[in-house]
Amino acid sequence: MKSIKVIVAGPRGKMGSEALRMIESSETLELVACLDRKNGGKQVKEIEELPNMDAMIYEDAEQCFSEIDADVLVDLTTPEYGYKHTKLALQHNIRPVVGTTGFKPEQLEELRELAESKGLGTIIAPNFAVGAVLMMQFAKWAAKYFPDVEIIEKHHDQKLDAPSGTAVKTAELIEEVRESKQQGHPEEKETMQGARGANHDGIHIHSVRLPGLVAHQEVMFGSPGQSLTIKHDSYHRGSFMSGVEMAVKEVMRLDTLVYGLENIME
Ligand SMILES: NC(=O)c1ccc[n+]([C@@H]2O[C@H](COP(=O)([O-])OP(=O)(O)OC[C@H]3O[C@@H](n4cnc5c(N)ncnc54)[C@H](O)[C@@H]3O)[C@@H](O)[C@H]2O)c1
Ligand SMILES: O=C(O)C1=N[C@H](C(=O)O)CCC1
Repeated sequence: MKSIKVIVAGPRGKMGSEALRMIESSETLELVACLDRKNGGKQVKEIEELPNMDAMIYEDAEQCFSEIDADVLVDLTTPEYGYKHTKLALQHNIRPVVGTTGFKPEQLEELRELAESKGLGTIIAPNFAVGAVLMMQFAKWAAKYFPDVEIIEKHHDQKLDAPSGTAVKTAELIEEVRESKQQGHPEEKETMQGARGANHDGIHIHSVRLPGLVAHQEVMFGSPGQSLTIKHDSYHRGSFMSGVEMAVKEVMRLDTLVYGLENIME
């Protein structure tokens, strides 16, 4: 029975359109509305590239969340609007499941406090692909034994944020088990700005953007005489959808914010 009522923000996007198809075939999730930048007042089924579904499209988030009886907001938009939608959804007692990446640490903290004060489940997951979550967990484990590590993330060239949410989350997980360390030669100098990538607690993160890519990451560890590379590839956005469905179901059981799908995986 379709028992969880869902609003999707960003329905015409690469992830949002995939999420609509997932909801259409789900036995539990029901699409009750969409939040888009255009097509306000139309039904989803009137939009050529979208599935044949009966759900109203809204352009105004406040109006959408006030008029629609929904359990969960799935946000797959941009860092700026993803944050605004998540905050507004919580204020309207709608539980957010957020795939949108690029939130600042202070925004995450503010949303955590709001979710807690409302007692509402919230899931913010930089990567919904189960393989990517395992890759991050394996990297955290490996970092205990290999403190020298660099992250290379590769995405399609339409991506707005760099480094990726997955790379940031990977570095944060590694930071939990690795003593703070600046890597490379203490006197190393970039003769071209950015050559060593971004730096999170001494972990260098390199972002590649190319057409044809979807979402890929390698975590490279090195120690004298050996290296270890942990790698994950998403070749299709369908790879994220079982994670989105799992998150929508699990967020109904939570009363606080969790950051990362690993928190709801057994
Ligand atoms: N967590 C994950 O597993 C995962 C996987 C892929 C992408 N992402 C993230 O999801 C987000 C979307 O990615 P994408 O590849 O689908 O991007 P996209 O550009 O294809 O889609 C974004 C959509 O959001 C819409 N949008 C922008 N502002 C809006 C607003 N104010 N109201 C409603 N809709 C609005 C755009 O019109 C667009 O259709 C990005 O932040 C990306 O990093 C996360
Ligand atoms: O396509 C994107 O954009 C993706 N973003 C996420 C990130 O920033 O880590 C996850 C994978 C795809």
